[in-house]
Amino acid sequence: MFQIQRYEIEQEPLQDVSTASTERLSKINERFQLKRKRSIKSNQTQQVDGSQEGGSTKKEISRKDGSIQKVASTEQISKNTHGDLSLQQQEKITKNLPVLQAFPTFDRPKQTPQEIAAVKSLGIPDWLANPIIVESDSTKTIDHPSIGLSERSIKRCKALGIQECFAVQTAVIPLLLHSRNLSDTHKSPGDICVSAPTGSGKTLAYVLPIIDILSKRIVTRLRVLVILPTRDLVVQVKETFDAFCKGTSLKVGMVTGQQSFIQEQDQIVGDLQGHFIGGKSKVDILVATPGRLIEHLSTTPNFTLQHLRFLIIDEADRLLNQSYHDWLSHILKSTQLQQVTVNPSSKKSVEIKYDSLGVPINDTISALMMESFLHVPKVDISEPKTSAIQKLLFSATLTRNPAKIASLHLVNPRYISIQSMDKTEGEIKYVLPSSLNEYMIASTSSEKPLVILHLLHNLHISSALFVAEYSSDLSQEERRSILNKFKNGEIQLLICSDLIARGIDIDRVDTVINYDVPIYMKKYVHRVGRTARAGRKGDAYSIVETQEAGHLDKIKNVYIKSSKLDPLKAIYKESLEAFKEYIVNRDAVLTDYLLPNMLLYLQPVDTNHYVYKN
Ligand SMILES: Nc1ncnc2c1ncn2[C@@H]1O[C@H](COP(=O)(O)OP(=O)(O)OP(=O)(O)O)[C@@H](O)[C@H]1O
Repeated sequence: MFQIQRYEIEQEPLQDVSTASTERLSKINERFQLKRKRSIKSNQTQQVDGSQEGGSTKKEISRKDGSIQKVASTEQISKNTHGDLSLQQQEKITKNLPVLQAFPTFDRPKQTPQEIAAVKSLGIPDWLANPIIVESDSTKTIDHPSIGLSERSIKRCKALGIQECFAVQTAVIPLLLHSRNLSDTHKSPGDICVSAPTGSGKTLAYVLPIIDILSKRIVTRLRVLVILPTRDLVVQVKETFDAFCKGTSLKVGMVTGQQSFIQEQDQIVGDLQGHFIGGKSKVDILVATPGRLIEHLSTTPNFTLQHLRFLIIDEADRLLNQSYHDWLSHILKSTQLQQVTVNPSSKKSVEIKYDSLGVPINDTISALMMESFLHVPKVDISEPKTSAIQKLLFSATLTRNPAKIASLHLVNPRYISIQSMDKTEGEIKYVLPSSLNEYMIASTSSEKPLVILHLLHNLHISSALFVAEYSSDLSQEERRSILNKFKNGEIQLLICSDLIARGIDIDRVDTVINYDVPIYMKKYVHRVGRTARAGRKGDAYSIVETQEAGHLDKIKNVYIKSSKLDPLKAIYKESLEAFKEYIVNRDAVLTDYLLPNMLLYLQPVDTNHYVYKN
């Protein structure tokens, strides 16, 4: 299932590269490595849960996407001569390799029974320790009766080319559809945590059932809140809702800070002047980043979460690492119903109406109003007031940190894992898409740019994400335009940071290149998960300086003759000279911009390229 393929370049000194340039480059690289090591150290200090989480929250928030380069279709040199080696040749290569250690460990460290017991005593609940395992090949046709989607949704799916439900959808859609109707304002059917590989279809697993459940509503109220860590993801999920809501009267909004605050207020609430006891909403579904949502909760008149039925936390592990204004507890607090004092004489009776299936349709009134203002059957008010909300958590790499899980105040939770847990207790594996091929290229740091150049010439890449651990500042608008250009093929190579490497769904990405391998496996999973989505094929290349010896037995060696690199050395030399000039002229700290700029100079002269940066 998981295989890393070694893509090795014969070690040979680059004698024709100017010594001065090489020295300069080495120094920059040293600084970059030093910075990286410091970052590893600080991450390790901050890591508390043993979940291989990478990157401190502060660090990730402050980053924006990296530079972008457009590479016009370069003259494609014929595909390189990958080929299996004889056992003897492989052994020879293996022996000559240095002892390496840069690739992240795929498995979490094995725990002894004592360690497992100790972790359990810290509070990992049974439901989290024992997930409901669903095989990744458990697919069903979209109109299968056990899925239970409405005729309208089935038609819409088919119109959009969706014929069958992926495993995560097969598991989650019926759970949501069969356990919920909108009128039930007092009982949660139980919260659901879902862990499924990247690109496995988690978004539709909640979008489809929620649209079916909500389409019975009469009055527009904010009933669904989807929280995502970045603006780009908010836009993506909003677009998915819009596409599948077609044919219903449901309204979807988003708040991200992309528009002015007033514009957002107008779109989600409208009436800011009057005071409405049950709040006001122009949308049924709101997709939001946590920061902007908190701002609206604090300042937008009549904006309320009192009517909320579903709280969806997508990319949950990353969001739970963000502590911006204590967003989670703020949201949970806002969903609680506060008893209001109402003059009993003003109470009036309400006629409960039912739809054709016998489901009460008085869902338009919040539980607060039902209890306080109208003559409705008495309910158990001693129940926790947040229980009417069903929380749904989704991630490819769900946290097992007891403290973070506890902060969600989950009610009767279930944990669905799409083949992500080894049967052996305490040994958890992240699952990568089965259609993903992984390659590893051993290289010294000074030769990395040369390796990249070689890859660009030889891989016939039509769309590649080039992920490196640094960033550049781009405005949201620039980012959006770049992403769109990448989506429609105007840009073939996107150099980016980890910000984009999460959740973004671009179906045409056929290759991901890790310039540096991330320190933590979790990050690696999300990065390479930008390709091989929805069952399509994809390749991930990681350039490593060193490689753990213990990994070698799993790695398929691929050998490239050094003569394949020779034609590139002249360009490399030229590039280094040009780059040297660039460094001198800029007189800047360039570690963050090193790679994009190097690539700019590494392009053959006749190519069309753009570098987007400040
Ligand atoms: N049943 C299906 N049939 C065909 N395509 C599907 C189906 N479900 C989802 N897809 C497509 O698969 C792609 C990946 O889906 P999605 O973005 O939901 O993945 P994900 O599991 O959320 O990944 P990540 O963890 O990386 O965010 C999307 O382009 C989506 O339209």
